[in-house]
Amino acid sequence: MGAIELRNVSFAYPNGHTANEHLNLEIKSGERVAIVGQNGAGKTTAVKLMNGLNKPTQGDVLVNGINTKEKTAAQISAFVGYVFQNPDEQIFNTSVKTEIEYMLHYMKLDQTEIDRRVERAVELTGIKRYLNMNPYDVPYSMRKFVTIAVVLAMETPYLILDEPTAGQDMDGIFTLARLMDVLREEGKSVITITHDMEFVADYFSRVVVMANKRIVADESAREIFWNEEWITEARIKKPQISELAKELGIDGSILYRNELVNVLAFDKNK
Ligand SMILES: Nc1ncnc2c1ncn2[C@@H]1O[C@H](COP(=O)(O)OP(=O)(O)OP(=O)(O)O)[C@@H](O)[C@H]1O
Repeated sequence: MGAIELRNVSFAYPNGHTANEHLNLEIKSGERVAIVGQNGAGKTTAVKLMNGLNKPTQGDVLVNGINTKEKTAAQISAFVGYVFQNPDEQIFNTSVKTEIEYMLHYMKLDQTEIDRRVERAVELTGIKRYLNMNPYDVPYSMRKFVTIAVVLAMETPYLILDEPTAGQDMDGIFTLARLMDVLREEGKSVITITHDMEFVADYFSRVVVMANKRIVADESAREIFWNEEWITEARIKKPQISELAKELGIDGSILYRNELVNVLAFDKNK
């Protein structure tokens, strides 16, 4: 079984700014991990280390045993797909279909395989009706799904989503949840950077917290959201249900609505 491993990794940008310090992390294939933390904590820099866009200035990043320093970003991207935070930074073709097909042609796949992958990616992301449109004419929330489809079609064992819920309504979030479930069934990993703590609580059991260039915690969602020290250090919010439970002075590390309802119903019946 493969893994992405960060071994004592630090990274400084060419201007000398150090964005990551001494990161140690292992994400096994099939795992689903959320990365959270304040703006500028170094989350995007860290995931770009995972897909070879950034190379460590210290330490090593291994993807399924391959050291990213020994490969180009294009070679590593065959294993680790990365969906940019801003879709407009990723899109460069004039139709959704050609955008999704571009990398598949680069990978020299035959047309039957390309058609199969496009159909699957389009179905999973719900963008069929936009297929022949210019990506820039697609509404912003769906444009994000265009870029997700591009990376899904590459069928990498690891998929990184940078802020996937930004600008999404409930339908968009359900589409994301469904596609993450399909990837889990296929044994693929999803690594997500997000500021959306409801999304974290609902769909991620493992949460990595970053603050000031470092990883400060790597625990279950429940451990993270009920640890005031990590919450304060990383300046993250609790999910609303946890916040409410805390304000009501309820013990029990509440994370979900049904847990709060059960406690309140029990108290009422006492
Ligand atoms: N190309 C760059 N050159 C120099 N510094 C950079 C560059 N890109 C990012 N930084 C800096 O590195 C630090 C970490 O940035 P990064 O984007 O990794 O943070 P982040 O945790 O993903 O933040 P956000 O939640 O706002 O996306 C920030 O101080 C940022 O300004």
